[in-house]
Amino acid sequence: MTAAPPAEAHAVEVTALRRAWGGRVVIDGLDLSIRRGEFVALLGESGCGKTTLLRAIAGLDPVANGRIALDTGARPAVVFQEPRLLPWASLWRNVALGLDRPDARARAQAALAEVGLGDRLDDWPRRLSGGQAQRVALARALVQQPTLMLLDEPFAALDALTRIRMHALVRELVARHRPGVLLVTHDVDEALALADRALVMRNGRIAAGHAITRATAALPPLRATLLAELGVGARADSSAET
Ligand SMILES: Nc1ncnc2c1ncn2[C@@H]1O[C@H](COP(=O)(O)OP(=O)(O)OP(=O)(O)O)[C@@H](O)[C@H]1O
Repeated sequence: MTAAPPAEAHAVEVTALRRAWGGRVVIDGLDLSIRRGEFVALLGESGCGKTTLLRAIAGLDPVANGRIALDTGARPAVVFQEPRLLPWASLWRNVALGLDRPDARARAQAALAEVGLGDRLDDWPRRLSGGQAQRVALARALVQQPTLMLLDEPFAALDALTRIRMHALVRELVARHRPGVLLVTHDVDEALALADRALVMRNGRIAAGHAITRATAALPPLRATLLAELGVGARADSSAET
């Protein structure tokens, strides 16, 4: 697909973003930037505003305050927890949705091949396993050749083995196409397995950020730090006493 862009290009820059629901401020002056080719995981306790942020960047909700600058102006590709496939459309048509061009089928086939479903073009969503359906959702995102991919807990509903396979696939796809990635996840280990940087969201902002190296010795202390920042370390300690 597209050639790798210069490493310094920003996939998205979010500046002073603010978002309230019914008078309750959920995002409060948040700044965030993601470079192309950079994989960023966003952690934070339930209800802290991760999905609200992702939907704002995706352009799914209007933004009244702050600025969201996408490098090409193109809409990011989004993958949700559920695959959201159209049941009445074949797999290739699901993937090609929104591609208004004569080679749509060929492009959908190439994207399906990349997720290991190149021989299932004319098959139907109802005949897929959960993992396969999520692969189609990934193909639907890839076919847009996005410079930014937004992943909202895309592996949370999968069994552990399928999740590990999907991790390997996503790492491979991101390494090949080098979009910027924002992954919302509850799973610290998933963040450590996939991302270059882990961010913790709290009180409507990015409260902490950590670069992730794959050096084996660095991962356990970073895992402990992230759990403590998420307030889980303290709870785990106190429950261990009971
Ligand atoms: N459409 C909506 N209308 C009103 N309030 C909303 C709406 N969407 C989200 N909220 C509120 O905004 C806050 C943040 O929600 P959000 O879904 O962004 O959190 P989250 O960090 O993604 O949570 P989780 O990890 O549980 O998915 C919550 O208090 C939620 O109730």
